[in-house]
Amino acid sequence: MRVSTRGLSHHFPGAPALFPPLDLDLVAGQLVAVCGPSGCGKSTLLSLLAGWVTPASGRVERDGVRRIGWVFQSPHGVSGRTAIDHVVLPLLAAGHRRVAAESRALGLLALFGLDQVAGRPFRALSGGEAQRLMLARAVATGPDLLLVDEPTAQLDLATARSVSGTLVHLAQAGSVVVVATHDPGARRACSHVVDLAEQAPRLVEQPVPAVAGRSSAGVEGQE
Ligand SMILES: Nc1ncnc2c1ncn2[C@@H]1O[C@H](COP(=O)(O)OP(=O)(O)OP(=O)(O)O)[C@@H](O)[C@H]1O
Repeated sequence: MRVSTRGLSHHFPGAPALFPPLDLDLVAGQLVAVCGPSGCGKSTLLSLLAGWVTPASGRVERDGVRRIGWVFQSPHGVSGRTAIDHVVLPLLAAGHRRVAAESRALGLLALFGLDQVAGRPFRALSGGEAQRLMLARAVATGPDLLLVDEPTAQLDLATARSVSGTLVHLAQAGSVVVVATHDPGARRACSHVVDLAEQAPRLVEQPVPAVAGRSSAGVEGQE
């Protein structure tokens, strides 16, 4: 599985190009941080990779990508639905039986430290809980390409480390994971970095430190 860009750039009407043309080759197993100052186009690049925005110039090729997962910067859920419902529903929609879906959903909630709030309605979750729930939901159906906007912005240090660890495991299990982030800790956990503030941004490999994450159970072995 591979996501490639050639000469990819974008501008909104009447505005200059957000970043110089990008030639990127992202392959399964990579956890990629997209960095740069506010407004440089990190979220827009995620939308281009997903195919939600048509590029003003260049192209994106997704080879072997069947499922795309997305986690927005601000969590969006259904106010009256419980946390576990948010994970079970996409599993049911993907064809899982209810018992299997509930069991997998519980495993994922535990993975993200949400087992204690499984039965709580979305409106009663804290910002950090809601953000982690969105990750659990996005991971549930085993996306080949997972795009995550600021996954650690609302989290304390220990939880942010744990979430980064889970993203590492997800990439290692065979997904391409791309994270837009300002957080130096989240950036350090990534295997590669694209810094949009550079004159000629490119994919740079970096040494990956050991990350204290929760068990990868529930992330590996996706169908
Ligand atoms: N639909 C749109 N129409 C016009 N301008 C837009 C649109 N979406 C984003 N922009 C502008 O494009 C620029 C890049 O936005 P983007 O959200 O990609 O930046 P970012 O690097 O993710 O920012 P942040 O770190 O603050 O989240 C910003 O100036 C933003 O106002």
